[in-house]
Amino acid sequence: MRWAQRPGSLEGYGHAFVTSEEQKLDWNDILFLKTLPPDCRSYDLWPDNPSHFQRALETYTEEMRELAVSIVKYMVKGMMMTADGLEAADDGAEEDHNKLFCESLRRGNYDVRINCYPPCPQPERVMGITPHVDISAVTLLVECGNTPGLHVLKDGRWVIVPPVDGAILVNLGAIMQIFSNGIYKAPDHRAMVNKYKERLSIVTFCYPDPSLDIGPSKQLTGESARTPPIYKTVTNSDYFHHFFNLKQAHDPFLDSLKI
Ligand SMILES: O=C(O)CCC(=O)C(=O)O
Ligand SMILES: [Fe+2]
Repeated sequence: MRWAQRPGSLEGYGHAFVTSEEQKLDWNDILFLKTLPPDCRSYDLWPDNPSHFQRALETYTEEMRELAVSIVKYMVKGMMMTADGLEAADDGAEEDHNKLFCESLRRGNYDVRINCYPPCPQPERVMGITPHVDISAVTLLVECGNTPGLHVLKDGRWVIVPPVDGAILVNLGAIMQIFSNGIYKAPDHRAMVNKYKERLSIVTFCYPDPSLDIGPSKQLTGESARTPPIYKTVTNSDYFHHFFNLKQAHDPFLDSLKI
């Protein structure tokens, strides 16, 4: 197929994280495309049928970017309010790392993953997506239709997240957990499949610009703040290198970035 993933790349139509012929695959067909900044697009992998798909996806991610930036701005405010009790440095002594973070999200990388979970005759024997933590800063998820499938791990139990018509679900990724020095949590989540109904979700992963190092906010943890950083600061490429060298996108990843 023209839009199929090519060897060594996650982009295009196919399956996520196929590493061996023996592995059990998730019950999920995906179309994964890099959408922002525009120069990272591989248009040869973007379907041109229907004819307005490409234009629609461009507009869609631009609007998702606006949303992500405004949500993160409020989250950063909330984080500083929570941190006040923790004696954050908001006296200008530290560079305005929070502002840098939000600006960098505006110039950041946005990937769209369209998940199609076909009906499965034995849904209890498969996973739509195996449990994982997103490695983005935030993830914006749109569910098409009212078939439930998303589960979030809460207090050690899987909780169904019921679809809400017209809603955009905001999920936090590991970068937000690291940047907030653990104030915000990136939840484990998974997708289950249905015996009779197909399910479709459109997921936008939002990342800061790769020039920004990934680490806790300096306003929370810098010299004039009293809260020590609990995560290391690493370059963007080390962050991804680290992730792709793990077996699974799960808790050990965040733990391994702890100081
Ligand atoms: O389809 C869903 O509800 C979850 C999708 C998801 O977690 C992902 O694509 O990372
Ligand atoms: Fe996810």
